[in-house]
Amino acid sequence: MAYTIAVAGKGGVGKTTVCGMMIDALIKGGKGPLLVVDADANSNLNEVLGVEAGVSLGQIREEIAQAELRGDTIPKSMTKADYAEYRFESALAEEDDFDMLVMGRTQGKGCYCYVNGVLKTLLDKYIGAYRYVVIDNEAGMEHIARGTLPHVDALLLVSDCSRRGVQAVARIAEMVRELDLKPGLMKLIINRAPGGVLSDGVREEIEAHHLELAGVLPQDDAVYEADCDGKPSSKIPDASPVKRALHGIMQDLSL
Ligand SMILES: Nc1ncnc2c1ncn2[C@@H]1O[C@H](COP(=O)(O)OP(=O)(O)OP(=O)(O)O)[C@@H](O)[C@H]1O
Repeated sequence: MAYTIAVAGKGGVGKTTVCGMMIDALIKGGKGPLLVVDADANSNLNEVLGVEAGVSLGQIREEIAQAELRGDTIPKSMTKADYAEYRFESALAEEDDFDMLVMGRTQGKGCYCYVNGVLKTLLDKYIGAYRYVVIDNEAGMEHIARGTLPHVDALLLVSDCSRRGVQAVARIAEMVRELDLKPGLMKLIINRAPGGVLSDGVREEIEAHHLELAGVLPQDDAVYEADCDGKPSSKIPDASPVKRALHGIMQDLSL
């Protein structure tokens, strides 16, 4: 069974960047085969990893729904279910170092239920082929909360270095506890800390919410520069402070 790492946090805290750098480290550590799931509708994990965006499950769902309305497109030789399965399987993009699934957004009035169901079927079918699965989640963690994933071994909550950021991530932690999701481990990563140092206030907030701190990542100009140059931030040099700090955290977590 693959070891599943889910990364979550509110928008803008650097969760996708952290996810991308973690994937880069797993690849370099020879930890493949690796499945990457972009489950955040607002995310740009493909850009952080430096690959083209593939077609998303949400897009395929929409195409099939539209084709049904028009009464065409589904080949006569196939049932709708077979066609849907074939199309969804084609959404699994095979990159050089990992495979990637993009959930995408749901359009119109659609909810995620159907796409979640498809993802669950695909994961159940293929998860055994991977050593690691890394999932970039949206803040509400709908895909986890709805039981799309068979299980989560490590849930890494990412927060910026502020009291309010920690309060926001504590609400996600509370939801995880209420839903009884039982990840093997749930830990907090503080990102973009000036100089990699936590203020006393933030430390107090972490303790007050009984969050377990995995480590602190510094604000790093290399990430900013990669962003400005349109380069994948997961590929900044391994010697950069944020990557060194992340590698330390991963080592502590035995990843
Ligand atoms: N350690 C860091 N040092 C400097 N800049 C960072 C760092 N981490 C992230 N950033 C920058 O912060 C911004 C937000 O990062 P990112 O897109 O990864 O956040 P996110 O939490 O995934 O947001 P969203 O949920 O909206 O996709 C980006 O411009 C990114 O380059």
